[in-house]
Amino acid sequence: MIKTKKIAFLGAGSMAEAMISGMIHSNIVPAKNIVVTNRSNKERLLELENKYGVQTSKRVDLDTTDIDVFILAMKPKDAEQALSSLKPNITKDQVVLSVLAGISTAFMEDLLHEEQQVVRVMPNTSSMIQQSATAISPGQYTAMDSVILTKELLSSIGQVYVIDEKQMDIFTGIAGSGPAYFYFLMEHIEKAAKEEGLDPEVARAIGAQTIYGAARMMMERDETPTELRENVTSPNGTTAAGLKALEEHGGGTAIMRAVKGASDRSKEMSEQLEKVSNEA
Ligand SMILES: NC(=O)C1=CN([C@@H]2O[C@H](COP(=O)(O)OP(=O)(O)OC[C@H]3O[C@@H](n4cnc5c(N)ncnc54)[C@H](OP(=O)(O)O)[C@@H]3O)[C@@H](O)[C@H]2O)C=CC1
Ligand SMILES: O=C(O)[C@@H]1CCC=N1
Repeated sequence: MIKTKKIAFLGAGSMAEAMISGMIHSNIVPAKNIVVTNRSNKERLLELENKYGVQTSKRVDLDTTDIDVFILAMKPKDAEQALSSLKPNITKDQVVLSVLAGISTAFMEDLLHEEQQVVRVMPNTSSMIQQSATAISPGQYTAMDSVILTKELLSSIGQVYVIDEKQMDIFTGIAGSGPAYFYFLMEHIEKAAKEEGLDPEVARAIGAQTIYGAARMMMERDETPTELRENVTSPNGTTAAGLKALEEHGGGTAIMRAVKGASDRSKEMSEQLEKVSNEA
């Protein structure tokens, strides 16, 4: 079903590119069925065209009539203008997905047609290699067929979870922003390795394999993270020393605060946008 659908990206930045890459490499969505748009950056469109074989156009030149799924991928501050200018060019039956942090389905519905089909989506940049953890929350008028279509489309970039929209903030804190925490962790592993004279490339390979191995253990084994951690930790051994240093430097609290901080910011962004649109 998905092979025949036409997909339009409104936004050609890093998140759009990660999704396009995943979709195309999955062979689920043919490149010729994807059109990518932005407002003005022609070089960027050319770059995506050359790299992925997709079609591109300036947003104002997009022919919206035969598009099945729109994917909004601009910054949240540009959402209101993007939705308002999309409304006259679409019908309520076309499906509008948004990957924008903090933009609720209600906000989209307000700016589009009555009973517009919308889906709020939170992917992450691991879409690039089809390893995203992606959440979707359909709007109140979105037909089951469209939810199924959305799931099928986004399964091309990784795992898809249908969640209650109330959980979108915490999902964003864990999975949308999450890759950055692991990159930050890696930056510090590399720093420590360098101080001990280890080649940064070797450190990167070792660090990445270790994170990957631990992730797979959590996916494939039944033990809890606590049990898995305890299995690594010998009494008075090296891991105990490492974990003690982590705790002494607030490692656990820092991780919780990071997830909570991103989640709170997602909520705050929604509230700010709601306030602005209520005042308008
Ligand atoms: N980066 C990430 O890891 C994740 C990002 N997101 C969400 O993805 C969205 C995009 O993020 P990111 O890719 O990093 O942002 P970028 O700034 O890299 O890209 C934004 C793009 O939107 C285009 N744009 C702006 N307004 C419009 C419009 N009205 N119509 C068409 N295109 C438009 C810009 O080009 P031009 O100025 O030429 O129009 C640009 O190509 C954000 O809302 C973010 O919350 C969600 C999950 C993860
Ligand atoms: O930083 C952001 O706001 C976006 C949303 C999730 C990841 N990046």
